[in-house]
Amino acid sequence: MPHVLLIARRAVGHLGYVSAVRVVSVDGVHSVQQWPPVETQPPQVHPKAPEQGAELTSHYSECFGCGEDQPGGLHMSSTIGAGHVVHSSFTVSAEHQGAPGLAHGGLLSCAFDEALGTVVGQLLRKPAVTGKLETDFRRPVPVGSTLHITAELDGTAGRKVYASARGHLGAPDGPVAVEARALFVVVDLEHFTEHGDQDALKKLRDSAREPERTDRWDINP
Ligand SMILES: CCCCCCCCCCCCCC(=O)SCCNC(=O)CCNC(=O)[C@H](O)C(C)(C)COP(=O)(O)OP(=O)(O)OC[C@H]1O[C@@H](n2cnc3c(N)ncnc32)[C@H](O)[C@@H]1OP(=O)(O)O
Repeated sequence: MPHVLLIARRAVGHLGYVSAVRVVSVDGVHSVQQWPPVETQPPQVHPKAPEQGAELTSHYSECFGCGEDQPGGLHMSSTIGAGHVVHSSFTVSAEHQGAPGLAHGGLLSCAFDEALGTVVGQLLRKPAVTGKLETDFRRPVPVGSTLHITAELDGTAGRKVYASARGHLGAPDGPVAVEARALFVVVDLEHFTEHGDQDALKKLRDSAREPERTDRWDINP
């Protein structure tokens, strides 16, 4: 029996926003999951967030998801959409294979981590890291195909930010191949200075000083 997926969204009075119910039927067995899993507030888009239609530059040139200095990376490109949405796309290359000619599942999860992290980081302009990422693989994704991912902010609860995304195969309105949901947790900048590599952070700081790149990591709320 085919998979059936239904996502319903309803307003919750003054609390406002999301209580999405996801009903999944696989071979006649139904399970109902609430998404986000806790009560949330509507996301507050930062006043300095890029405007609808803005094409985003890489936040870090060595990022596996979007960096131009990662030869085997995803080279994902992203554009701000309407509301709380970012549209991203990448083309699956031979470096991304798992089974012959098909994208590796972990690689696809990585692409969704990137797309979801982008909608969180760019619209909220707060440093946040992935706490949990859940992926549903609905169709194989062949090498050479382009995955069009629409990622959306679903709500916030204190430091917790919930976001979800759908990946369409071949075209923005193509069949859904992959879906994902994630929890991001807002962190202090010390998260990166304490745990990251100092030389890499210096490189990022230096590139942020280049006039054409000053938008890259201005993430102070
Ligand atoms: C201009 C800006 C542009 C920026 C663009 C950016 C693009 C980026 C694109 C790249 C994107 C790539 C992005 C990447 O790849 S980020 C890299 C992958 N992620 C990490 O490395 C994160 C590693 N984990 C940690 O550092 C810590 O565990 C964090 C920081 C996540 C939480 O540790 P912390 O000690 O700080 O906080 P807490 O433990 O009190 O938790 C806080 C709350 O969260 C809830 N919780 C936590 N975990 C889970 C869980 N698994 N399921 C359910 N809930 C969970 C927890 O219950 C609590 O809830 P509550 O008790 O308050 O209710």
